[in-house]
This record gives sequence, C-alpha cells and structure tokens, in this order.
Amino acid sequence: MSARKTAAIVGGGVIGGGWAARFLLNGWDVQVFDPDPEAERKIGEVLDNARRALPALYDKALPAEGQLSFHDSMEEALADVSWVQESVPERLDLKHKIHAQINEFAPADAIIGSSTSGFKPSELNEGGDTRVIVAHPFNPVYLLPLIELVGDAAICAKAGDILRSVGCFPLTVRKEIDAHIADRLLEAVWREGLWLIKDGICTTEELDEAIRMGFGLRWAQMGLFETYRIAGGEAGMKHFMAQFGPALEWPWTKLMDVPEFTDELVDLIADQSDAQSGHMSIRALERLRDDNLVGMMRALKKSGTGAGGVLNAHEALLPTAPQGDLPVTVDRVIPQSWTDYNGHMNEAHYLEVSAQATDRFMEMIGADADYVAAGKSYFTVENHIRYLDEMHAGEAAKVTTQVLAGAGKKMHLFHSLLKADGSVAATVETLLLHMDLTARKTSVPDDPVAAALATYASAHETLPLPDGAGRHVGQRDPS
Ligand SMILES: NC(=O)C1=CN([C@@H]2O[C@H](COP(=O)(O)OP(=O)(O)OC[C@H]3O[C@@H](n4cnc5c(N)ncnc54)[C@H](O)[C@@H]3O)[C@@H](O)[C@H]2O)C=CC1
Ligand SMILES: C[N+](C)(C)CC(=O)CC(=O)[O-]
Repeated sequence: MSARKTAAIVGGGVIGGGWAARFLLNGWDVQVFDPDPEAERKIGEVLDNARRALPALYDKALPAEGQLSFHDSMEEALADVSWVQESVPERLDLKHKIHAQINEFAPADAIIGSSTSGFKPSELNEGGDTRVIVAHPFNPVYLLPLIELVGDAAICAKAGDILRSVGCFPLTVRKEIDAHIADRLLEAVWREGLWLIKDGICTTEELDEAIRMGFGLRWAQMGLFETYRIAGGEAGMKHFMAQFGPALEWPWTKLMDVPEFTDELVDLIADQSDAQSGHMSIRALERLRDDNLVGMMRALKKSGTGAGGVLNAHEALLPTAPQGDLPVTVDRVIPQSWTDYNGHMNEAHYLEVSAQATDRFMEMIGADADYVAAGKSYFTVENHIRYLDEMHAGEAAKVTTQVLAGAGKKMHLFHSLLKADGSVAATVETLLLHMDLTARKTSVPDDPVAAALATYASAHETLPLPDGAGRHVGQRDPS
C-alpha cells in the first residue's frame, strides 16, 4: 500500500463530501476538485456533521485530521495522491469524460474509484485505457462502513486494505451487474413502495414506519438471510423456503413493472414526504440520522455483530499515546448519546469512562480477554467519583491511570478524566480484587500479571499522591 495518505475527491457533493470526511477524519490529506462555487461550503457542512458523529462511534481517539484543500484544476487535485474517488453525477458520458482526465493526471499507483450507484466497471472503462473500479459507498459515507468494490481483482484487493484502514467494510462483488448488490435490493423496495403509495395502500410515512418499526431494525444487525434463517424456526432455512417459497408465485409484489413517473405520482410522493418530514431541515434530519446511527452502531460493538465488528477491528488499530508519566487508558470523544437533560455528560457515563480505563489498564498488565477466558479476572469492589467539571458531546477526553497499590489480590487505581486543555473533569479512585471466576472467590493473579502490576506500582510510587486520593464523600477540602 502506498505510504502516501492523500486522497483526491472529484465531485464534492453529497457523496464526495462524505468521502472527504471519511478520509480526513482518519488522518488522510484530502484534495478536492469541484467546479461548483458552493462546493467548499457544502463540504464544510458535511464535515461539521462528520466531526460531530464519527468520533462518537469509538472509545479511542481517531488520528489527527488531515489537511483539506480545494483546487481549481484536476491536475492540481490529483498531484501525488494514492486514492482518487470520483463522485460526479450519475451520467455515463460525464463519468467517461472525467475518468479520461483522471487517467491523465493520477499517479500510476493510485487507486481510482467511482462512487457510481449503478454503472459496471466494464461500462466505466469502455473505450479507454482507464483502470477504474467501482467503490460504491452508502450515505453518510463517514458513518456507514459498506463500500461495494467491483472490478479488477488485484486493484480491489489493494483498495480493500486501504478502506479497512479508514474503518470501512469493503465488500467485493463477485461478478459485475447493474447497481451491484445493495442498490438492486434498495431499488426493489423503492419500486414496490412507489406502487403501494400510488395505489393508496399507504403513505410515505406509513411505509417508513413499516420499515423502521420492523424489519429495518432486524436488518441492521442480521441482514435478510440470517433473519429468515431464524424465521424458519428449529426446522431452519429449508423449512422457511418450503413455507414461504410458494409466495413468490403469488402477487405479493409488482416488481415485474414500475409505475409511470407521472407528475401526479411525483407530486403525491413529494407532498406526503413534505407532510412527513418537511418540518425539519435536511441538516437537522442528517444530525438526527447520525445520532441514531451512532447509537445503533455503538450497540452492535458489544456483540461485534455487523458494523459493530467493523468498528471494533478498526478501533484496535488506533494508537494511544502516553501522557507524561502516566499511561493514557482512554482517549476518546464524548458521544451525543451520553448527554442528558442538563445538556452535559450524564453522571453515569463518568463511571463508564472509568470502567473503560480499568479494562484498558487490565489489558496493559496482561489481564486481557484471553486471561478472563482462562477463568481469572478483577472485580471492582469500591469506587469514589469526584465530579469536578462538565463534559459535553463532541468534547475530547483522556483518562490517565495511576497505580496507588498493586500487590497480592488488590489493585488500587486512580483515574483522572482530563479535558482537552488538560484540566481535570473528574477523578475516580477505584479498588479491585483479583478473582477466580470458577470458584467465584478472590485469588492471587498469575505471576506475569502480578509482575506487570508491580512494575507500574513501583514506577508510580515516586509520583505525588493525586489530589483527591483517599477522600471520602463530603469531606471538606483543607482551607
Ligand atoms: N446521493 C446518494 O445517496 C448516493 C450517490 N452515489 C453516487 O455518487 C455520485 C454522486 O452523487 P451525489 O453526491 O449524490 O451527487 P451530487 O449532485 O450531490 O454531487 C455531484 C457533485 O459533482 C460535481 N461535479 C459536476 N460536474 C463535475 C466535474 N466535471 N468535475 C468535478 N465535479 C463535478 C457537482 O458540482 C456536485 O458537487 C453518483 O454517481 C451517485 O450515483 C452513491 C451512493 C449514494
Ligand atoms: C438512491 N441511491 C441509488 C443513490 C442509493 C445509493 O446509491 C446508496 C445509498 O446510499 O443508499
């Protein structure tokens, strides 16, 4: 993979702006070419949404943002890049023209991807010596991990490595077909929806409720076939197919046809959509969507299912730098979902951050997932939290951890929650005991864990006792 972490965005609209945010917030420099005089403003607004949402998916800090630049020529925008992403309007003639220009200026080793929703790579490359692959994203590109890759196998493999490094899920489509995989499914649902609305069976809002109150939730974590596998009950998929296969002969869909896009139909759909969502601006709807997606995707991290597994794998790649003499055990952004009616981070999440810091420190001394799977761990037996300052959504936060004592069965830690300016927002003094998970009784840790903990305890012994250590609730500060 090229060492250059610079991407060119050709076409900075809804999707190009999302690509710019995906690369930029993962530490890449981004060079944009888009003749629209409003492109810089539009991308700026997408970046505002992305900075608010993407970091909240992670329990570790993302890399420092790359540099964003706008260029008046394709040649300038493509200088020294390792990825070119084309996101111009879905017109094959325009894409051919653009890719001929890209081919002229892009470095020979650069990946050239098209965001096209439906064209095949053979169509994009027809008549020229271009080497475009389909790299089809899903809006919002900075949050949804799926990128469908279609085209040259070697280029797709290299593209997949790069996409994984910026938190995406590259899905290589085995054979090219119009609209790849996901858009064919989306098109089917959209066509049927148009018929249902045209025939007065439901409104746009009722159709959306039918999706988001039912299978839409299921699809977010298990897709279509795993869901149907469960629907077959103990008899499984074959029973499901036997029971519901015949329905494919019945008129449960009109997909053989699509309603004529008359002015009446377009007005019908548009009027109902306005009635459903017209009270919110697109940017407000986008922020609501992002908050919902972040909450759902964070929930999937616990089981590692679907997008949750992608987030966990990407998070494992993110480095955490030490802070002075103390290890940084949490380095993250406060998610919107952690704030409450007082407009700041809720008290419960200070303890959640502390628990994350303790888990990270346990990993650092070898009491990691494998250690727990072997039947040994630590249990927290006492916490003392001091709330010293508010934390707000989108705020960067670090936790440093000092070992106050670490011998025998005991592990006595002091976590300090630091704001971006280094001030202390909270402290959590926490006492843990080592446990035998089979006997459910205290036990001494394995020698390697005991030795690693003793090393930290010895190194921290020379540090001043942190302010607040040993306090009890309501203790007066010395005047
Ligand atoms: N909107 C969506 O939900 C999705 C769209 N896509 C695909 O992404 C591509 C772009 O779609 P959108 O972002 O929605 O369109 P858009 O209309 O929002 O953005 C297109 C951008 O291309 C720019 N542009 C036009 N001619 C150009 C040229 N000669 N050189 C450079 N830039 C030029 C325009 O100024 C505009 O900013 C299409 O192929 C579409 O199928 C893929 C996934 C989702
Ligand atoms: C409607 N659409 C064809 C532009 C959808 C896509 O291409 C993917 C998406 O984000 O839904």
